[in-house]
Formats: sequence, C-alpha cells, structure tokens
Amino acid sequence: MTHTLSAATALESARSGAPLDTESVTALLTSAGDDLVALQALAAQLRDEGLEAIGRAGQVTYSRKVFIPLTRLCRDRCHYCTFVTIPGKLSRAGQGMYLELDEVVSLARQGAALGCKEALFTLGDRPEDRWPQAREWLAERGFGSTLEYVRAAAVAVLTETGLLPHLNPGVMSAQEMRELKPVAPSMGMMLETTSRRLFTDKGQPHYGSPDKDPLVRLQVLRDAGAERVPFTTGILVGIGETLTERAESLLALAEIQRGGGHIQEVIIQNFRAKPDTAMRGTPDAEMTEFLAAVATARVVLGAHMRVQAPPNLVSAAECEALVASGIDDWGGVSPLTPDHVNPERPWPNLDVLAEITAGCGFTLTERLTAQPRYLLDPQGWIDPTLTDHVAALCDPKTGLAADVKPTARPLVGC
Ligand SMILES: O=c1nc2n(C[C@H](O)[C@H](O)[C@H](O)CO)c3cc(O)ccc3cc-2c(=O)[nH]1
Ligand SMILES: C[C@H]1O[C@@H](n2cnc3c(N)ncnc32)[C@H](O)[C@@H]1O
Ligand code: MET
Ligand code: SF4
Repeated sequence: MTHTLSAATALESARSGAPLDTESVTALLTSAGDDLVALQALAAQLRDEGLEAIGRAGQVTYSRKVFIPLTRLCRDRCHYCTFVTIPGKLSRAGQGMYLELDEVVSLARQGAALGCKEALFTLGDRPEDRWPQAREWLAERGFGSTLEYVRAAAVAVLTETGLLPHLNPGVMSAQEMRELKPVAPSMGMMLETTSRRLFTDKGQPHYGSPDKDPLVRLQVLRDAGAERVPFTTGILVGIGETLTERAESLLALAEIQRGGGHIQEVIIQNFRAKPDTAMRGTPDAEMTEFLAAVATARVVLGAHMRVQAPPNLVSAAECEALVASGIDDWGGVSPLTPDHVNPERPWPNLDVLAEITAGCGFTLTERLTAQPRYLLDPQGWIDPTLTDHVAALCDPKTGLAADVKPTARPLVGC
C-alpha cells in the first residue's frame, strides 16, 4: 500500500513552519471541507502577516491597465488557447499581422484618459519562426524579430503616453531581457506547470509548443533573476497536471524565488475551457481544487510573496473565496480593453471590484506594474532610463500608484 499523507497532517506540519516536501504539498492540494477551511485560515493569516510587515495591512491591490495584443500569431499550439490565430484568418478579417505602432499608442492614450498606468503587452511567441507573413510584416518596417518590435512599441507607449509597459511575450533569452529591461519596469511569463509529460506526450495540451517545455520555462525564470528583472509568473490550474505535478510546480517557484528574489508576484490562474480550442471538452478547473491550490500557494510561497488571482475568471462569490484563500492582488484589470486571453470573461467594473474587496474586509488599492518593493528600492531592478516615467506615477511613500493620469514624456538614452 502506498503511504499517503492526510491533508490534516500536512497542515499540522505547515503550521509548525517545517519545510514542506512534495508529499506534504500534494496533501495540502487535496484539502476539501473542514480541511480546506483550516488551510484557508492559515493562508489568510500568512497573507495578513506579510501585508502588516510592509505597512499595507488590509490592502488588496490591482493594476489599472490596457491590454495590448501586439500579435496573436504564435509558433506554439497550446490546446487551451483561444488567443492564438493564423495569418489567413487575420487577412480574411481585414486585420494586420501585428498592431501598428499608431494603433498601440491609440489604445494606450485612451487608457491614460481613464487613469490606466500599465500597458500590458501580451502576444504569441516568436511567430516569425513559423509564419513568413509575420517575417515580412516585420521586415517591411525594419524589424528583425517580434521582440525587437515589442521594444519599439514599448518606447512609443512610454514617450507618447507615459504608461508603464509590462511585457508578457512568452519565452525570452537573457540577452533579450537585457535589451527590454530599459523599456519596461516589469515582465512576466507563466511557468504554467513543471509537468514535462504535458509537453512530450501526443494529445497533451503543450504537445507541439516548444516554448512550453518546462525546462525552457524554468531557465527563463532563472535568467530573469540573474538579469534582475521584477518578474511575474504563475501556474495554470486544471490543464491535466496531477496534484503531485501541481505541488512540484509551486515548490519550483519557491526555489526560484530563493535564488533570485525577483518573483514579484505569483499568479494562480484557473483554466477556463474555450469553445474554439482543442480543450473545449475539458471541464473548467474545479473550484474546491482551485481554492486549495491558491491557499497552498500562499503556504508554500510564504507571507512575503504577492499572490494574485484574476477576478474575471470566477464569480463574485468566488472572488470572496479567493481573498479568504490568501490572495493579496487581483492583477491587471482594465476599464477599457477585454482580457484577450479569456475574451468571454469581462472584467468586473472597478467600483464593483472595490465593493467585493470591501465585503472581504479589504481596501482595493491601485499599484503600478512593478510591485512597490522594487520601485522603492530600484537599484539594480529598474533601469535608470525609466526613472522619470516611474516617478511620475508612483507615490514615493508607498511605492503604489499616485492619483494622477500618465502623460507623454521623453525617454532619455533610448
Ligand atoms: O488580462 C490578463 N492579464 C494577464 N497578465 C497581466 C497581469 O494581470 C498584470 O498585468 C501583471 O500583474 C502586471 O501588473 C499576465 C501577466 C504576466 O506577467 C503573465 C501572465 C499573465 C496572464 C494574464 C491573463 O491571462 N490575462
Ligand atoms: C497569458 C496566460 O493565460 C493563460 N491562459 C491561456 N489560455 C487560458 C485558458 N483557456 N484559461 C485560463 N488561462 C489561460 C496561460 O497561463 C498564459 O500563459
Ligand atoms: C497569450 S499567452 C501569453 C504569452 C505567451 N504566448 C505565453 O504563452 O507565455
Ligand atoms: S498560450 Fe501563448 S504560447 Fe500558447 S498558443 Fe497561446 S499565445 Fe501561443
């Protein structure tokens, strides 16, 4: 008979502060009923201690953002993804292969008028490796790669609108991150999962997606630490990973954070099936399991990690359960643009989100793309090129968002 630890026993050792191994984390992930309530209580207590320690007791943060889908072309084929498309479809719809710079600036400018301070660049991975149309589009405008174009678009947003870019373009090399660091205070890439099986085995969600090899993604996360880039990462819950694999993923993120101190927040995102994808028949992540994953992430990552879950992928009542499970951040929320990755899930109105957050006993508080600890002690973390842009939007006492609207501002030395 295999020895399996009970959730209650694992929780006891978590409470005692003992280091958690894969077996105990897996056991925590199975928590349901009274065990889940007890796990949530520990997670919430840790979150509260962490916020108290930085003088931010009672605050749940969000970033007011515009979503800029720079390109939906991609060399990968993730089975859960509705964002990805192909050149033929774009042409038939009369759309370009990429957004033009003036389209990017126009989105950012409309966002600035609504008080948005973040320009979230989310795009497909290296489409030029797969699609000649992407290569041609870039070449016609003098760009050799998508990431070169990302840089130019970030510069345009900074200089013409003052919004701060957060870059989420998938896999980047250390050299690419170094080139992008002067144009973005923060970047991110979801680990998704450490399960290699989901990448190597035919029929699994990451089969045929070279950028979803967990060995490649773990290297990106370590490189981001060496490059001292404030970095957002996380896991996608419910894409076919086992509980043990989910536990291993959380432990891997904790280890990466110990190595680099650069993981500014960890997103725990629930899979939501989309009708036009290969995984349309896979059930959405189950809510009890998802809440256990959020609370376990808090316990594994500790009081001082910022733990984020998006508010648009669950109901209002479930948002309250997320707060009860130890999150302290809703991530980027937009009053203007849809979540192009989950287009069927509109953002809650910001007043409604403030009410939901208040109902949990917390104050909804606006932050910038990079978490306060990096903005308040920018040495090595925030490139000096960005100093004026950050200073214009940042409250110098808290490192959170100031009550201002971004404005055009020259970028010196770029
Ligand atoms: O609207 C979304 N924002 C996503 N964001 C943005 C996030 O909500 C915020 O913009 C960041 O917390 C920075 O403030 C991501 C950022 C990353 O670095 C990595 C992954 C994601 C995933 C999403 C997503 O699926 N949808
Ligand atoms: C931008 C991030 O969005 C997440 N992502 C992609 N597709 C889905 C989906 N169907 N449901 C939930 N999250 C998704 C991935 O984790 C990706 O890295
Ligand atoms: C739309 S998915 C987000 C960006 C990137 N393609 C990734 O999967 O990491
Ligand atoms: S999730 Fe990202 S990498 Fe995967 S297909 Fe979609 S855009 Fe490409």
